[in-house]
Order: sequence, then structure tokens, then C-alpha cells
Amino acid sequence: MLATDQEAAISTKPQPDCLVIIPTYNERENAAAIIEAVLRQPHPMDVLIVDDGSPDGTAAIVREKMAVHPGRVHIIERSGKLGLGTAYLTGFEWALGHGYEYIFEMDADFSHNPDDLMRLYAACAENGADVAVGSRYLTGVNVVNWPMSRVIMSYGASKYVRLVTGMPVHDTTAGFVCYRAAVLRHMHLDRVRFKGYAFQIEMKFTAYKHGFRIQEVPIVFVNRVLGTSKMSSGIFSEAMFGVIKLKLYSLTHSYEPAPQRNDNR
Ligand SMILES: Nc1nc2c(ncn2[C@@H]2O[C@H](COP(=O)(O)OP(=O)(O)O[C@H]3O[C@H](CO)[C@@H](O)[C@H](O)[C@@H]3O)[C@@H](O)[C@H]2O)c(=O)[nH]1
Repeated sequence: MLATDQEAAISTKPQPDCLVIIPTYNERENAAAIIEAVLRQPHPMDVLIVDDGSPDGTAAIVREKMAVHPGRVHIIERSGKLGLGTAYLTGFEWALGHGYEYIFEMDADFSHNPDDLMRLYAACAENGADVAVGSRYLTGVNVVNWPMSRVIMSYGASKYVRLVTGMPVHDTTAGFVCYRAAVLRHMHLDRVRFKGYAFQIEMKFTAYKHGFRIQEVPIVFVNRVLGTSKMSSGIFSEAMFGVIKLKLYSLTHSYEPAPQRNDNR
């Protein structure tokens, strides 16, 4: 096939309705494999990597995959480590601008099994959820290979957030999520204030306060095998104090109700 024929074939193929956003910071060991794993899903899904100038050359690996899968893999390169939350916000804006209907968050390191993407998709596309959360704590504690201290911290944090906010979600800090585009369009993303894992809490709490339907899908979270976690004590304390700020804010502000859906799902 000539290059021009190839380009024509690509441009006439309909764009998938799903986009998986993967933030990366020093994920060279995982980047190529996680992209391939998303593209292998039975329902077509595109990938957007938001890389924060990873010194380990993650972006170069992503660009190789972009050449192999033209039009299916995208990258936004930022100049430095600006945090998980702003990486997703940048990705959400891009996704909305490009017309995707189902927009996913997923880690790069295989802690989230890419084969579970289809279960999150089904929760939104078939079972009526506006937000589907891959949940470690819906049925007990489904975390493999984390040190006990990290399990206790994460589980305790989720319980604490639930208690303070009253939000009926078991895994409030989960980073494996599918949003319908309508949720992100409705949520005033310019007002999201947290950068680290508190961002995950803020997104779920705000969606809940707007009245969107949040459904948890049980998953097993497996600690990464390659690369290192970027969790820090600063990120942890932002989450702990941030929850109180979120709750206080919610007591003095109103949340515009989610628009009615008329698709009967
Ligand atoms: N672009 C960008 N990506 C980042 C940054 N910090 C982390 N990431 C990327 O965000 C993903 C998650 O980061 P990890 O450092 O692997 O997270 P974790 O410690 O395993 O945390 C897990 O638990 C958290 C709390 O429960 C979850 O909120 C989080 O999503 C994740 O599942 C990875 O793909 C990582 O490369 C950043 O500043 N910028």
C-alpha cells in the first residue's frame, strides 16, 4: 500500500468512542507494553499519554508506538513533573476537544489490569453508570504485593474519606476510572484544585455532589513489577487535609444537578 493510500485508509476509519489517558513519569519499562495492552481490547480504544518530561526517555518510546499505530496513540509532553491531577486535567480537555464519549484514567504500571477496561466500559455503556470506578475495596481488600503499611494506609484513607465526605464509594482514591464525557463537560474542571491523589477524591466527590451515577466495579490491584511509585508524604497529607477542605467547600456551595439522560441506560 502506498503511504497516501495508507493515510486515506486511516482517515476514513471511524475514531473509537473510548480514550484511555495514561499519565507517565519515568515509565520506560512499562510504556510500550501498556499501550499495546490497551490497543488489544475487543472494543477499540485510543491511548493518550501525558508525559511530564520523564528523564528516562518514556516519551521517545511512546513516539515509536505512535509511528506503529498512526492515529491511535497520542502524546502530550509537559515540561516537568506537574502532578498526576493536572496531567489528567490536560488529558480530559484534549479528550473533550477530540469528541471521545468514554474517557478513562489508568496507571502505566499494570497495577490496573488493562483487561478490566472492558468491565468499566460496560458499566457506563451498558449498565447506566456515569462514572465507573475500578474498586479495590468493594469486596474486602483486593490488593496484591503492596507492603502491609501501604495497604493499611490506603484502605484507612478510603474509609476516612468516606466518613468525612459521606460519599458512598468504597475506593475513593482509585485511579482506574471511566467517565462519560458529559460528566467532565459538566464539572467545571477549571475549579479542580488538587494535584496528587487528592485529585482522585475531588473528582469522585464532585461528580457525586452533582448527582452523577457512580458505580464501583471490583478489581484486583497488583503492585507494579517494573519502575517505582511516585507516592510521597506530601501527596498523602494533601489528601488527608484536602478532604476536609472539600467537605467544608461543599457545605457553602451548590452543585448544578447533572443533566437528565434520555437514553434509558
Ligand atoms: N504525568 C505525570 N504522571 C505521574 C505523576 N506522578 C505519577 N504519575 C503517573 O501516575 C501513575 C500512578 O503513579 P504511581 O506512583 O504508580 O501511583 P501509586 O503509588 O501506585 O498509586 C496508586 O494508588 C493511588 C492511591 O490509591 C492511586 O490514586 C493511584 O492512581 C495509583 O493507583 C503512573 O502511571 C505514574 O507514572 C506526575 O507528576 N506526572
